[in-house]
Amino acid sequence: MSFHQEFFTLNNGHKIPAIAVIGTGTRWYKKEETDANFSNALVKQIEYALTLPGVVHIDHAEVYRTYPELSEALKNTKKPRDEIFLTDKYSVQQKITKDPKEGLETALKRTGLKYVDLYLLHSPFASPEKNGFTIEEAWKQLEDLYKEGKAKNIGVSNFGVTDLEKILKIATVKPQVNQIEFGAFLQNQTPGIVKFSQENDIQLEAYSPLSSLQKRDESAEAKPFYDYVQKLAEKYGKTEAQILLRWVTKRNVIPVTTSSQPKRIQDAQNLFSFDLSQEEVEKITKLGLAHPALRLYWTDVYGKYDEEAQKP
Ligand SMILES: NC(=O)C1=CN([C@@H]2O[C@H](COP(=O)(O)OP(=O)(O)OC[C@H]3O[C@@H](n4cnc5c(N)ncnc54)[C@H](OP(=O)(O)O)[C@@H]3O)[C@@H](O)[C@H]2O)C=CC1
Repeated sequence: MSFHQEFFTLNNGHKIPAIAVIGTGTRWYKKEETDANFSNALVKQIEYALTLPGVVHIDHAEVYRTYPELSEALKNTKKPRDEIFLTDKYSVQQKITKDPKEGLETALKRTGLKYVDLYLLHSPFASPEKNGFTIEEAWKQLEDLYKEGKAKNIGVSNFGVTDLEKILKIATVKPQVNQIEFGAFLQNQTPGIVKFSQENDIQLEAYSPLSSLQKRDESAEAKPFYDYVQKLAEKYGKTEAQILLRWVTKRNVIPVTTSSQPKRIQDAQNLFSFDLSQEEVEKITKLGLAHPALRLYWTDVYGKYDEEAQKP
């Protein structure tokens, strides 16, 4: 079978695979790391992803407590380092390591890698009282890690417009990426964030791109959306998940997905074997926007934006 992969170009000229096929958060997330909760299933799933053709994009974070599994899979793979794109995130919200520098040093030590491909501040919620640093100081540490070559690209996650403005004011290296929750039923995590990030050449990544399938809405109001996705799935001989992930990429956003099923990981890596027309993309956007916001993460801080989240 012929294999075709797509990449986006970041604002520093570097290429990034246009989909991350295995995130180690959500279904694999652990509250604490112990020998007893080591997940062989996760190791197998990462190892499987690493047998797929092309550059395999893995999404990791220190707060997921999955370094043991990630390290084991990286140790066992035959995939060359330059065909692995690894993202890691510093947990601002919950202190695990002292600061981003210590966070990344720990990540490199635990994985045995010399660099990560992308290092993100997991959230904007830093304060001197809680963290011992401001979000601007945290960003300066990421810039140092970038200049040292320990992170090939740097960025943020769950940042709203005002958070990004703070960083842009002091940055000598602009964030390359903002990873936010984004899907047909949540098209703006915070007001105006998609437009702002795209206008400022900050690549968006979408986590929970399949929330509409994870929490399928059986109501009559939602039927036109699901019927249309199903119709496109039949037209292209693809799964509904592939249609929705491809839609995300057509919005110039990188979907970050995961699965416990090898076939679904393979389907995600093979996403670029078909294309959606502009008209189809716009119709999914429109039908998705007609649905009330479906927000899975950071609801305590961002739930107040639910109404604005479903504005184009
Ligand atoms: N920066 C942040 O704050 C956050 C980052 N993330 C990152 O994003 C990654 C992905 O997030 P996640 O919400 O899991 O992404 P998705 O929306 O892609 O959901 C993946 C889940 O959907 C299920 N699924 C796949 N296809 C279907 C289908 N056709 N019908 C029903 N269910 C389906 C899978 O289940 P199955 O296993 O059965 O295939 C899997 O558990 C995380 O692992 C993490 O790395 C996530 C949350 C927050």
